[in-house]
Amino acid sequence: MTDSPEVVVHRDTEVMAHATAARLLTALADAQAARGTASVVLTGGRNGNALLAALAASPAREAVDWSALDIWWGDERYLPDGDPDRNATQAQQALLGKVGVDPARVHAMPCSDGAFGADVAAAAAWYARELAAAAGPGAPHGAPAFDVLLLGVGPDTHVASLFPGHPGFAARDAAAVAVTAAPKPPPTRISLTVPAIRSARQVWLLAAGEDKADAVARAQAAPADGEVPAAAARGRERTLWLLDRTAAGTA
Ligand SMILES: O=C(O)[C@H](O)[C@@H](O)[C@H](O)[C@H](O)COP(=O)(O)O
Repeated sequence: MTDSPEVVVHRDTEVMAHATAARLLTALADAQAARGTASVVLTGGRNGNALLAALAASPAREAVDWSALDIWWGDERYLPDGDPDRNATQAQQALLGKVGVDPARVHAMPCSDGAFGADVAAAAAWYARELAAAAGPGAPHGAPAFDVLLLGVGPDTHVASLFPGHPGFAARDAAAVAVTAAPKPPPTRISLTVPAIRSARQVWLLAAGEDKADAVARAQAAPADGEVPAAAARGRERTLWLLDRTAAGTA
């Protein structure tokens, strides 16, 4: 576990999206060169989607063997399959439908009209089992050592669907948890837990805009085990904050 998160500040959100895309392509290509395969955890939200669009537009996108990449999500809005507000739908449109992914390696979180219906707890438990199967026996908390785990950051310091003071943030027993009555709509969600996030080799936190400056400052000042979700998001090898000037408070 790294103790000192690193911070990179970009001039604006467009530069941030393209620079992060270049950084991610390199990290995944390096992982594939070392291990033959790679894994990434995607995030929803404005910055997550801007990154996916920048990946799709990058002339270097084929540096990654998309068929040898496992794709997971940090959280999902528990909505019907294909709903435009699902993070998986947005990722499909922005990137996954444009590159040669292996559908068997695209690990979308369940939808509300799928096998589990309204039972979001059962849906989250299924995702936790998928993660544990990928992690293999003996992995702490049943979570894989993801190569790169991406997180947006909310103005309240939430990451994935882990909100401050909300029960999901305290969940430690499994890699995924059901979230109900979330303060950000829609209220029903599935999220990776803090231990699952911390099982990643690298955690990259993306934040842009003036409305994030306070959250970024609070998260960077809080202890890693505090009641501030973004501060608890640490990678085993690297924790990287990717900001624009306004979120960094340097504009
Ligand atoms: O469901 C969601 O929207 C995300 O999973 C959430 O965690 C998001 O990443 C942050 O709220 C930041 O979102 P923005 O980048 O849009 O501010």
